[in-house]
Amino acid sequence: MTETAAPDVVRSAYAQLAVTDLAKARWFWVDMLGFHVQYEDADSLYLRGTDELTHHSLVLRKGELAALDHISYRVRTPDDVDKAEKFFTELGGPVKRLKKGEGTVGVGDAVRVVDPLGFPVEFFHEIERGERLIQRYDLHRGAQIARLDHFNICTPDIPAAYAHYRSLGFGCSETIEGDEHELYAAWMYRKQTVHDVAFTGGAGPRLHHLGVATHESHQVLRTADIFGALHEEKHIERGPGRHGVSNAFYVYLRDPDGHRVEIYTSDYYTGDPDHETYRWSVHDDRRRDFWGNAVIESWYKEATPVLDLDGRQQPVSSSLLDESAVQVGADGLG
Ligand SMILES: O=S(=O)(O)c1ccc(O)c(O)c1
Ligand SMILES: [Ca+2]
Ligand SMILES: [Fe+2]
Repeated sequence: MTETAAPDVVRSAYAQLAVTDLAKARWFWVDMLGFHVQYEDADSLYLRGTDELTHHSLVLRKGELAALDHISYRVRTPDDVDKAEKFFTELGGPVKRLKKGEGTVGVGDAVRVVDPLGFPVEFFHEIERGERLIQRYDLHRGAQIARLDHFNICTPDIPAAYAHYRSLGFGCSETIEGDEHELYAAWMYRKQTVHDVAFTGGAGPRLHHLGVATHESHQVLRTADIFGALHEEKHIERGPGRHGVSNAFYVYLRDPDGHRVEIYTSDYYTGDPDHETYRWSVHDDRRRDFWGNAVIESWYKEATPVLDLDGRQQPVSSSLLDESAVQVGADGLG
């Protein structure tokens, strides 16, 4: 625990992914999913959903290795960037302050760290605005993505991940627990919905998926139909379906580099100060798919490597608990 007060995190704000083929990535994320291009140059694309008023929620940049460059949280005030710098300096990991213009296009003063879980994370306040697209229905295309909703990260030690994000003031909306209350997964939030970040047990640090929100479940179904219609169904990994945890309607897709994205809609409000955590048993077949449909093994096992602040791939350590090994019908494994 640090003595310094935690920065006041508002929400999960954007992810920067390295992609090996920018044109193929553009086809997937812009043409198929309908992300709006806020800015692009020869090496990168800055994208946002139709509800997002800030410059971007996803940056795709050309890279040798398909990897997570960093995830990024918006903090409430410029002072919170200073607080984040002090908070993570006290934790002892790498910390890099970036002046406006030194980091991501559109973002002002920021701090990037490698957190105790091994993830590259940025905290910023200042970001440029974009045109209000909420009612530019003429520009709503493909999956009609509204906004980034959450990061899901693979980490071997879920209790450690839970403790770290609690120290950053995140609430916990739901968990998956064993018979002795061992923690298999947790969903944690700062904005008043189910999660800004969630943890999947597994070798880590790795990025499991980005969760992006649409307004309606028919847009989730339409996304699957569009990929099917174009004979691109190989990009559909899991679902459509109804989650137990979060109650959201979902489909998981893999982009041309294998980065996983979840199209997600209709979770619930968590904003009251005494909001209670809803706890699922790892033996409940409905927890991951409310209708008991099996979770394909790749969903548990495959994830995106992450980079350190110098762009080198972070080594991973294996998981302490393996949910997919639990004899649970819904997983259809074992
Ligand atoms: O599969 S789960 O119901 O546990 C689930 C719930 C919410 C999510 O965002 C998710 O990716 C997975
Ligand atoms: Ca498939
Ligand atoms: Fe998710």
